[in-house]
Amino acid sequence: MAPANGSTPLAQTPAEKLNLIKNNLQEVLNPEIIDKVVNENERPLRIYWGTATTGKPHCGYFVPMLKIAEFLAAGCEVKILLADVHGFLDNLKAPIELVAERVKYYKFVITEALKAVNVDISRLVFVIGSDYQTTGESGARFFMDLLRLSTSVSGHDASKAGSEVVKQVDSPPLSSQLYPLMQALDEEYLGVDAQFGGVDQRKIFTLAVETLPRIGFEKRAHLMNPLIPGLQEGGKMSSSDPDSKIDFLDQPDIVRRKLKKAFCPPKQVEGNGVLSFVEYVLLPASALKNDGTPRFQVSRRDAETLTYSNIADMQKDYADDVLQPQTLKPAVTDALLEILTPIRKVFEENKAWQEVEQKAYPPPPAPEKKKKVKNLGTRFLDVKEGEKAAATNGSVEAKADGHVEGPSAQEVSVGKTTEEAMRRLSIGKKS
Ligand SMILES: N[C@@H](Cc1ccc(O)cc1)C(=O)O
Repeated sequence: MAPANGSTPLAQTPAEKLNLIKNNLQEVLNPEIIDKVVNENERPLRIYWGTATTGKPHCGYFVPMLKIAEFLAAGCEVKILLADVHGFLDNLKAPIELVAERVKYYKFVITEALKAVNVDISRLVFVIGSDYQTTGESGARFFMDLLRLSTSVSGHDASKAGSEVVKQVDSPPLSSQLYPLMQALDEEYLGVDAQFGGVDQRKIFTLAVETLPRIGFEKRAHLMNPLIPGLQEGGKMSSSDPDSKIDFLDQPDIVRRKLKKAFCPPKQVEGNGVLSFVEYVLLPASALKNDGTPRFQVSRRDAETLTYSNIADMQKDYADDVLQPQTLKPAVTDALLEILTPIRKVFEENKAWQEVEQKAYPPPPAPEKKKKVKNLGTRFLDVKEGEKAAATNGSVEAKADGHVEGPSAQEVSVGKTTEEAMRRLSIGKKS
């Protein structure tokens, strides 16, 4: 296969390009849209991948990034949407006051992570959602289109579409229904042929396919990568469980510790997050380095080094206990650290990025000393209940809700219930 680093001359045949575009995906909806553009060979295929700028991106993001590398190598035009508005539409996962800093953080970290896996980013375009969704003439058109779309989609269908992406709460804010509609409209406004995302986006993707034509827009193709298991037993890599994911900026000793603790039972290939990480990240990343040939090596103390060029051989050896967790884990750790070390180095040398990190993810304040609550009498019982909720929401609820990040200073002090969210939204509007 051609080197997938985007620097290859684009002399591939349409068949080769299509192969690369569809490689390692779980599902493609309306592939004929992609086939037509690539086979006609008159212009590049246009694809975008969107990410809501909420919690800190972690190493699970390498999965879409390596696919993006392949799209670029296949000559596609790729846009990365930093979906800032979506970041707060989803239950204020990104508080409105912090979202601009988070966009900057995402741009820094995604750029460096792509460079660390040898992706040529010169043909990659970053777009910030609010730049066209809420600003200027385009923002006015977007708003009208959103209203038009809202007349042709039921609230029920919009909620269902978002159910695997948007945080599910008892009394969901209206924003959770706007979220999928705006994601559908993004396809039109970004002028793409296809949207790429994880399979968790599937219901939003099918909503877009069904509803855009209702307001006179073309339906798009959709490319979906699988979600890889996290490092802990069961479940996907999630930002809410700090041990299930590795931050791009984790120190080497933390990376080592997390991998040591990772769920990786001998002979079990299914649901094995460590093996999946090799399949979807380390093998494709090695291919970008070695002229398109994937290679993963596992050194063993008392036997010769194992060298793999595909996941099937590795899975077989693992199932047969030839490749064992105690030799696999250190090999994965080394390969991952090789990728992460340059990212960390850039961070450590880049003052602007460090400042953005502090502003985007302010550390939680030191725990406050308990204040005596004045007894206001039973008449004020409700008020006191409210206070209690506000005091605990930042830490307790943030964990229980499967939320993406640890509480920021703001989140801790203002709380995160939906009611609270509503109140803050209306404050946001006035200012
Ligand atoms: N839904 C995506 C984010 C996204 C937002 C808007 C889009 O147009 C595309 C993607 C996520 O879960 O992160």
